[in-house]
Amino acid sequence: MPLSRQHFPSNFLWGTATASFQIEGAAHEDGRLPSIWDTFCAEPGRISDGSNGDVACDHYHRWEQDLDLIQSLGLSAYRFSIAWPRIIPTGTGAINEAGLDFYDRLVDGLIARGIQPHVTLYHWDLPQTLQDRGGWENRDTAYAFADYAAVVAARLGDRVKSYATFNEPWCVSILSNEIGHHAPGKQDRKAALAVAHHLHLAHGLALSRLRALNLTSQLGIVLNLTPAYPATDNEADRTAATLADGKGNRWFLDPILKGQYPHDIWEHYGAEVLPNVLPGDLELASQPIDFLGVNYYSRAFVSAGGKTLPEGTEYTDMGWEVYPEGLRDLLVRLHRDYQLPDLYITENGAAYPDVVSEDGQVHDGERTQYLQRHFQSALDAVQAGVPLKGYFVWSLLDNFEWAFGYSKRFGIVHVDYATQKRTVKDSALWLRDFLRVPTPA
Ligand SMILES: OC[C@@H]1[C@@H](O)[C@H](O)[C@@H](O)c2nc(CNc3ccccc3)cn21
Repeated sequence: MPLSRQHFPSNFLWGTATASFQIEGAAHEDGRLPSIWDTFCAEPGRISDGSNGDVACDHYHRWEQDLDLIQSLGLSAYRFSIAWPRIIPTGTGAINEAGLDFYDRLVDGLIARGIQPHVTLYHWDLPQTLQDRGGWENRDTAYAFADYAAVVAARLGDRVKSYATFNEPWCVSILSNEIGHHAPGKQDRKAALAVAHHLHLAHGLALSRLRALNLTSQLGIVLNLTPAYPATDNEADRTAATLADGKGNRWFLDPILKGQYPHDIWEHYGAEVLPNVLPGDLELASQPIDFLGVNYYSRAFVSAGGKTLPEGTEYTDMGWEVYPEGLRDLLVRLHRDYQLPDLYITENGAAYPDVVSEDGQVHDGERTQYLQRHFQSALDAVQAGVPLKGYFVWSLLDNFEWAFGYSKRFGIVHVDYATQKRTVKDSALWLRDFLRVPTPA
């Protein structure tokens, strides 16, 4: 019997996901002020196609049509992020009611369609005014975030099924401040580790504020986790893989789930670049969470000697290896090494160079295969006893893919940016059929 949702627990949650800056557009509407990504897009050379988020998928004006699409596919959950620059446009102080109103309507629209709202409070669009004051390098920003989080949750309440504080602290800290590919585009390891610590602190501060609201919503965080595989069994490769796992995964998992930074990586970094951890910070950061969101896309194949993957390896349009087994391995490892709350795969998906064919359809067979294989891997993890409770496909729509602009398409729905026409791709039609439970005769 081909893989179907009936192989999964009957209450397994199936959803799709987006993020505010990537889909909303309306960058200068209803009181929104610039984020660090608006600034980053305006810096020549930062975005491969020179684009920005001014219009994106125009979701700010087309959200009802987009929610209808989610409903038409039979998905029961939608993960989306709130734009801080719409809610408190200068980062601290005055609340922009029009911004809150938009998400209020969105949440009610989801509920009216029988779709669970799942909110990410921060998916990278920091108000520029806070960056002007040091951004996440400044410990004060953690407190500003907690205030912002409380404003959102006070308005949306427990209509929202879950609140995640952050999407991918690794991206916000390392990718954005050490590697420099994302906003604000710094290349400074000390800065990046200070950012990471302030995100961990902010997560804890916000959790305390949200808990105080006595919501029934689940509270958690979303981490991008990449299992590291040594290219060979030699010591150099195994050591390199352990280092990659420590820097990419454990530096973020351990403060949240164990209340400490991993000792091996703390020593590896050295005193020059280590963050200033104040008493109580890690106790705040490691407060119990109701769920951990895991964003999985691929594995890291780690070679100290420059060994590469073999001929015939499959890659997505991002150049990421297609490696579904890595999802099961990752989840089983998490279950072995950590005291876990409920797990959700909060992002999994693939970019392919999709085109609308002459028949008006998008025949994205590779994406369907990618999803099928990762669903199977998720099922393997469930059957291995991992407390995996749901899966969100990244992404509902083709959208602004950060430094790649609109050149990479992750959607299960195609967007023609010239006309804003949505076209449901074959992968979405497959997903709809996968989700359909046959009605008893
Ligand atoms: O790149 C696809 C998505 C992106 O559109 C989402 O906004 C973001 O949450 C997201 N995270 C990853 C995995 N982490 C990552 C690794 C390297 C570069 C960028 C993201 C992939 N994606």
